[in-house]
Amino acid sequence: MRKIDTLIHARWVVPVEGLERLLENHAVAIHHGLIEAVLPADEARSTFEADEVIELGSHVLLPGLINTHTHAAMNLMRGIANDMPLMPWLTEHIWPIEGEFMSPEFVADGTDLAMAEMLRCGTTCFNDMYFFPDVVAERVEAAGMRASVGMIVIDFPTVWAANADEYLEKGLALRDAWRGHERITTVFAPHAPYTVSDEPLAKIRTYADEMDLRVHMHVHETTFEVNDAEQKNGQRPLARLKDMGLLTPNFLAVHMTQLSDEEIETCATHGVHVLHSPESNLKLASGLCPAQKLIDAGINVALGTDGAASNNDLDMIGEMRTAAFIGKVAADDAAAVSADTVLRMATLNGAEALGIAEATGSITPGKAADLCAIDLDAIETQPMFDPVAAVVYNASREQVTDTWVAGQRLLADRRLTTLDEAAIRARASEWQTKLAAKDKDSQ
Ligand SMILES: CSC[C@H]1O[C@@H](n2cnc3c(O)ncnc32)[C@H](O)[C@@H]1O
Ligand SMILES: [Zn+2]
Repeated sequence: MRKIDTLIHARWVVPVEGLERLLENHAVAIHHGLIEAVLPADEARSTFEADEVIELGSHVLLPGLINTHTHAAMNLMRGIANDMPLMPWLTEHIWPIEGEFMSPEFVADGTDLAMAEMLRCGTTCFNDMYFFPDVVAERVEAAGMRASVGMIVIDFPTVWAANADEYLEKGLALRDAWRGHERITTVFAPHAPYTVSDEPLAKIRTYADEMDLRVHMHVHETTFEVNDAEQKNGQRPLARLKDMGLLTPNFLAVHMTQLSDEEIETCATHGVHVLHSPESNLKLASGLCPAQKLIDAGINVALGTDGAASNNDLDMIGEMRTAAFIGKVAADDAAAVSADTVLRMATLNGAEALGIAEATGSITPGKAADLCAIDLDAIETQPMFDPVAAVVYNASREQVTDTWVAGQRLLADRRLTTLDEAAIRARASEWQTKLAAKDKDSQ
């Protein structure tokens, strides 16, 4: 008998990568945070002696979900400005609030709230773009989650940095501080083509090439963005980014709702990853990202929620369903963006986009034990013919019972083990009072 830390028995296991699409009555063996083996339940019992044995008799075990685009601390602005398009939403509501309230405390409390919500829907890893990324990294470290933290750059001064050089300097210091961390990586995060000028973008390109780092950016989010750029610069934003040499396999383009066939081809040729955020695109009426067309062109498409101020949740299970439904309409084809495709977008494709697929994204021996368990015994998922279809088309995040990151059980039978739910709720309520006094529309 081999001694291991944990043995999880599940009615179904969906590894996402490998030969088997669906395994029934299997177990996942975990030792030192890594997946040691995935094997039939009986064989597992006779092979391993585990310190902890968990029986999930009516659950499906999936790789942890990867939210590839969010602004975690914006959870504190959930619901503050609704029913308006991107630019008025940003310039008349969100940026004024950020201008007044942004602080390390805001980011710490907002990130904790976001991580609590994410763990409760099976998310194990997120790609963040927000102020005080040093605080984000510290909160992630304390909570035990996995994250890719953005070295943000934007042309205007904020409480985080006064100018582009300071944003870059602070970003690079963050990278140095967290380099080699098992769960935390850093990526460049220039906000958008309309807020970052050529000079800092050229520096980012040089650094990203030299250090082989990802570049995470909102691109072609709305028709306004594209038309405005054409009018002001005589060029569409993607063409400018291409000319600047930014379109490489390190480039992560979020939104991408306005794309010509030629632009899709360019992205495919240059190995660009697309981070699809369908619910934010719908709520702000930004447009539809042609997900199936991108996939057919060979582009890696991953999934993200965007921040809770434009979604208004961080529910990756709901996001999968929306991505599947909207993907079918966009392609005018019910077979487009299938349940299996969308689950891959929410797991392995996310890991590939973030450059961490060697460590996570599928239930594969040797990878970290980043997992989530969903109980399919509920009325809402009965009868149950296919666990993958059930998760995508009719399960809800309330059915997520357990979430593990690197073998640590961060959600145990719906109880958060590293985050204090009551304290998080109390802090959110305090911020609500402060923010409501500023934003008249929210009262
Ligand atoms: C520089 S920190 C990130 C910055 O992005 C803003 N933001 C949030 N959601 C969106 C979106 O969908 N498009 C563009 N910008 C967005 C956020 O408020 C921060 O200021
Ligand atoms: Zn965003």
